[in-house]
Amino acid sequence: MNLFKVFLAEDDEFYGKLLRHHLSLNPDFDVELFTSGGDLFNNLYKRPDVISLDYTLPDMSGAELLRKIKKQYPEIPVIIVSGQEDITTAVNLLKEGAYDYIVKDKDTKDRLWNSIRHIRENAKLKTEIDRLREEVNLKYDFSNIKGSSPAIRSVFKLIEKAAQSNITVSIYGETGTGKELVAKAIHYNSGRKKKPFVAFNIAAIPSELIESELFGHEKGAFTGAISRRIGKFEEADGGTLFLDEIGEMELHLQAKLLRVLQEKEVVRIGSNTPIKIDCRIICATHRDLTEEVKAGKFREDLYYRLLGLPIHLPPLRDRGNDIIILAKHFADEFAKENKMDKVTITPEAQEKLMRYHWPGNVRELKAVIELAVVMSEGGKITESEINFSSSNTIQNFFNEKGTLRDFTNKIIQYYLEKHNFNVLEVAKKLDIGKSTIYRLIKNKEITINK
Ligand SMILES: Nc1ncnc2c1ncn2[C@@H]1O[C@H](COP(=O)(O)OP(=O)(O)OP(=O)(O)O)[C@@H](O)[C@H]1O
Repeated sequence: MNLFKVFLAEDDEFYGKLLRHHLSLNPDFDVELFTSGGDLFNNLYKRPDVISLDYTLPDMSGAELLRKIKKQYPEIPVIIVSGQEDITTAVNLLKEGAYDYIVKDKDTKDRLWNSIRHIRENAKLKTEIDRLREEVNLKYDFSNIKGSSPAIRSVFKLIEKAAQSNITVSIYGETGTGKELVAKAIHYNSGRKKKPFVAFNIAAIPSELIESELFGHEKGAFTGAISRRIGKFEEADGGTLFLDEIGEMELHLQAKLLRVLQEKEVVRIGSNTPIKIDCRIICATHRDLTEEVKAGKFREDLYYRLLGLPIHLPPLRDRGNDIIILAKHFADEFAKENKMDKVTITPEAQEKLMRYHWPGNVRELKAVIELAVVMSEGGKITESEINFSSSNTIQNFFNEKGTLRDFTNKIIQYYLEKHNFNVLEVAKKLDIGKSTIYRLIKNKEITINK
C-alpha cells in the first residue's frame, strides 16, 4: 500500500506543527498541514486518504467545510478536532458524515493517531474486499467454462443473453455437466454481480428444513428455532438465488415457492410481515421436468414460472473434442496448483478418454485427470494412468455384456482386489464358501495379481 495521505487543517500554527510532527512519526503517513479551510479545500484534488479539521478555522466553520467536502468527495473520511466538548455539535457533525469528533486536550494527538490508524485499516480491508471481488469475477468469467464444441458454443450464447437480462433461467443437465458453473457465469456477468450469489441445493437439505432455510423464521417459530434467521431469498437480495435440484422439491413446498415468486415477497415462518425480495432465480435439475409434470410430481404452474430461459447443458460424451480440451485444461491447472512441471497426455491416453462414456461428466473427468497427473511420470499421462473410478466402473459394469456367471466372477474379483486378496474375508462378506473362490482361482476364472 502507498503512503497514507493525511490532510490537517489547523489555524493555530504551533499546535498544527505539533500534530503534524506527531503523526509523521508513523512512516506510513504522509502529512500535509493547512492553516485555512479554503487552502485545504483547494488541495483536495491531491486525494487525501483522511482529513482532520479544526472546528474553528479562520475562513469557515468546520461544519461548513465538512459539508463542502462530503458533497464533492463523500468517500474521504473527515475527523473534526474541536476546542470544546459540545455533545449536540458532535452528534450533528457525525450525522453529517464526520468519521470522528475529538476534543482538544492532552490526549488529542494519540486519539487522532488511533482514529487515523482505524481508517487506514478499514481502507486496507476495503481494498482487500475489492480485490477478492475482482478475483471472484475473474474466476467465474465466461472464459472459465472450457470447450469449443457447437453444443457448448450455443450455451455461451444463451449465457450472454441471460446475463444481459433479468429473466429466470432454468438449466437442465446430467450431474457434473457444469450447471452451477453456468449459473455463476450468468450472475457474475450480470448487473447483479456486486450482490450475493446464493446457491441452495434442495436435494441436500432434509425436506422439513427447506421451508425455513429458504424463507427464514422468527425466534420461537417452532421447536428448535432459538433465534431469528433470514432465509436464502433474503440473503440473495439484489443478487441471484440458485436453486439446484429443483425437481426434488416436495409438492407442498412447490406451492409456497410459487407464491413467493408471484408475490415477490417472503414471510418468515412465525411472522405475518411480508418482506419484499428482489432476487433473480436460476434453477437447475437433472430431471426432465415435463415428465415430472405429466407424472403429477411437479406443479405445471411452477414449471412455467421457472422455465424462463431454458439452457440445456449437453452431457460430456456429446461434446466431442471438448473432452480433450477439458482434460488438457485440468492437467495444466492441477500441475500449476501443485507446482509441478507441465504434463502432457499421450495420444493413446487421449483415445481412452474419448472412448469412455463419462456418466459423471466434467466432474468425473476432472477427478480422473487429477489422479492421472499425480500418477504420471516424466511429464506424461499414458493410458495406464487413466483410471475410471469404482462407482463408474460399476456403471460400466451394468453396461457390459455377459452371462450371470461372468458377472458373479467380476463381483468376486472386485471384492478380492478391494480386500487385498484376503480370500477368507471376501468369502465371509459375500457369504460364499472359500472353496468356491479357490476353485475360481484354480480355473483361472479370476486372477490374483497383488
Ligand atoms: N466447461 C467446463 N469448463 C471447466 N470446468 C468445468 C466445466 N464444466 C464443469 N466444470 C467443472 O466440473 C465440476 C462440476 O461442475 P458443476 O458443479 O457446475 O456441475 P453441476 O452440473 O452443477 O453438478 P450437479 O448436477 O452435481 O450439481 C466443477 O468443478 C466445475 O468447475
